[in-house]
Amino acid sequence: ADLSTSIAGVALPNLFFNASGVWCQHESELKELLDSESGSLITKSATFEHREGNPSPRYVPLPTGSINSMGLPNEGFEYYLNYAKNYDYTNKKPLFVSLSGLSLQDNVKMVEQFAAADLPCVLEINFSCPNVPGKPQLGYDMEAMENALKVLAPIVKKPFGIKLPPYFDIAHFDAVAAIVNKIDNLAFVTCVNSVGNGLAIDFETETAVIKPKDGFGGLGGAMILNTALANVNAFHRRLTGGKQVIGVGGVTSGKEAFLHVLAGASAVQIGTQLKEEGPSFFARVKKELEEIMQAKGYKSLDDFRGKVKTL
Ligand SMILES: O=C(O)c1[nH]c(=O)[nH]c(=O)c1Cl
Repeated sequence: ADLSTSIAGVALPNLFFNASGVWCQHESELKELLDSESGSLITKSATFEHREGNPSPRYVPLPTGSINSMGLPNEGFEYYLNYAKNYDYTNKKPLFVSLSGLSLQDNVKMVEQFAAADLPCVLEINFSCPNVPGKPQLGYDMEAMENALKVLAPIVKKPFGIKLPPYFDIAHFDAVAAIVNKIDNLAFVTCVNSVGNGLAIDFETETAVIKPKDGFGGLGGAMILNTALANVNAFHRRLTGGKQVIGVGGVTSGKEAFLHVLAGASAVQIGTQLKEEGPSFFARVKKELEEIMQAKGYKSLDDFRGKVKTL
């Protein structure tokens, strides 16, 4: 079975890569992704300055997924720009870079420097970090999101994508898709970021399990699969002009990856399961998806992408 795909016109040998934020803050982690069976890799969302992030414990695995309030810890924009400048673009895995400015001005500064470097990597601008105290996420402010896109898209020039939070209302799917469809070089949306501001409490200790924000943090993993599938399919149904959806949320095996493609995903990112199982997960999930496609008689992802049936 052929697991290859392309995003924003860039070829990926297979549809899998990490979700920004997981296994990608330092170049040592990125090297492990490069050496894994992933089809690509994306860097931790960068802010203009280096950030320590929130106090630990700030990520905790749960029986049905995970909760995190990392607080955007990252090495700072320059580190990732240099990584992208030194990346070996002749190797088969394309590089994605994630930016998450704390202000529109910061996003403009970072995108300007990226555009000036004119590198073959693909930008994914994060509109959905739920964990910076005092910073409501852009993805839930439609006017601010449209304004940001109108400012940033012309600076990026090349095809790029945005990381969106999960939406839970049909009117929001309609509103966000209408905004996205207006931006010509907005080539893909990545759905979904963590389900914001959940709360995990330990029964024995009667205590929240993460330290930041009174224990409030983004939910990931198996528990968000059905929300992720809905967002992937909602945008797959609504986007025009060949715009694509990257699916992320709840992929713990080939089966959920298959469902994400069936819902409309052109590529699939892995967060919680990568964090828990490590980069060897990519070899497992590839094999499992190949076996599923074999069993169902599908030869390529195009054979079933977006073909979820309804009753
Ligand atoms: O707290 C984080 O660093 C974080 N955590 C998430 O679950 N999603 C994000 O986009 C970010 Cl930026």
